[in-house]
Amino acid sequence: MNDAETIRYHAARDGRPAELDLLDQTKLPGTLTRLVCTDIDQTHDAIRRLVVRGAPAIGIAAAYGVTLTPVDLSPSADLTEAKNRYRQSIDHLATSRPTAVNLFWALDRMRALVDQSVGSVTDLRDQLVTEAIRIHDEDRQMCRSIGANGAPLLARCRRVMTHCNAGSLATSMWGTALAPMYHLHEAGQTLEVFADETRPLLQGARLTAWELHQAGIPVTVCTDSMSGSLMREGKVDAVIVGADRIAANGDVANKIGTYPLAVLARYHKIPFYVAAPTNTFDAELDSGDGIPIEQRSADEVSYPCGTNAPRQTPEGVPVVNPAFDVTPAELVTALVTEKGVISAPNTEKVLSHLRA
Ligand SMILES: CSC[C@@H](O)[C@@H](O)C(=O)COP(=O)(O)O
Repeated sequence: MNDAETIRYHAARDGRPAELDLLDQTKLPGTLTRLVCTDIDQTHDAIRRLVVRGAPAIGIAAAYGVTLTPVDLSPSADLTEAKNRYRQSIDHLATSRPTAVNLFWALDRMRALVDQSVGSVTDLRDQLVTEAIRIHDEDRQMCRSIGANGAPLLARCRRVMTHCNAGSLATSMWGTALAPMYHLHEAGQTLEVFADETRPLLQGARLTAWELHQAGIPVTVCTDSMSGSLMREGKVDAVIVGADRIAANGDVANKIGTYPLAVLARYHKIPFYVAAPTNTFDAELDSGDGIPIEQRSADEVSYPCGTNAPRQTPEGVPVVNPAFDVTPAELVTALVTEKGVISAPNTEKVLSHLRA
């Protein structure tokens, strides 16, 4: 068994409850440890605290989380009561994080099953488990396809830059932004990667650097503020990032710091790519202006080494900590999905890509 697998699920068996078994990403890179959730509150907390994080992984974890709802499975069990319990769990998990639309997409799939179910409570529970496994399996396929579709865009690059972590830790395997790098690596072409450290929670320095290093892909960490000079020195051939939500016009919400990177890439005439599955698109939003941006605790900025270490901002000085920003579509060279590539995205192209 691979200890670094982001998400595992152990079905209920022999009187033991089902388990959602997560690689604890808050402990990486120092410690490889897992956190096992057996109820909804633990799952909600794991998503909120970023034990599991990254848009696709949040959706997969939440789908499995729904199956942890305690319901009466006896032959006389009341289906209506079970449905209400499942709906309460879905509603609660939907409050864990606001920006990644994959969370709501996955929960909507689970809710549809609850709404349609007419059999026994055991049938419904089994259908929910099957659906969560299907969401997980589909993600593996999406990662592979994004890798194949994005690889030609990076094939002539020697050095690429990425931000946050949009790799295997954020998905079921390979990731989105990192998938083309894994694809090329498997085909014998290895790119050098600059991983932006990604303040304040360091997903680039801690997670992207860790997983690429494990995979044998050369990776160098730079602080977020170094990106511009590296570009100016000609050391970056392309930038590729993931996304948490993409509006119908192609505006992209991703980890805070993505927007300035896109501005820098445009100034230096470097292509800026965004890789994401189609379930990261929110066709109901005309533009990125409507994307809810998660505001996280000021402590994440004031105590970069945790609240046991000294405070790094003066007491009494306010701190802002938006977890995401929005990059306007006009700065995006191309969007890469499991279906293909949308160059110079706009509403017409995005909607026809989603319909195809
Ligand atoms: C394939 S993951 C894409 C995005 O979810 C990723 O780039 C990102 O911003 C993750 O933010 P996080 O706060 O770590 O969940």
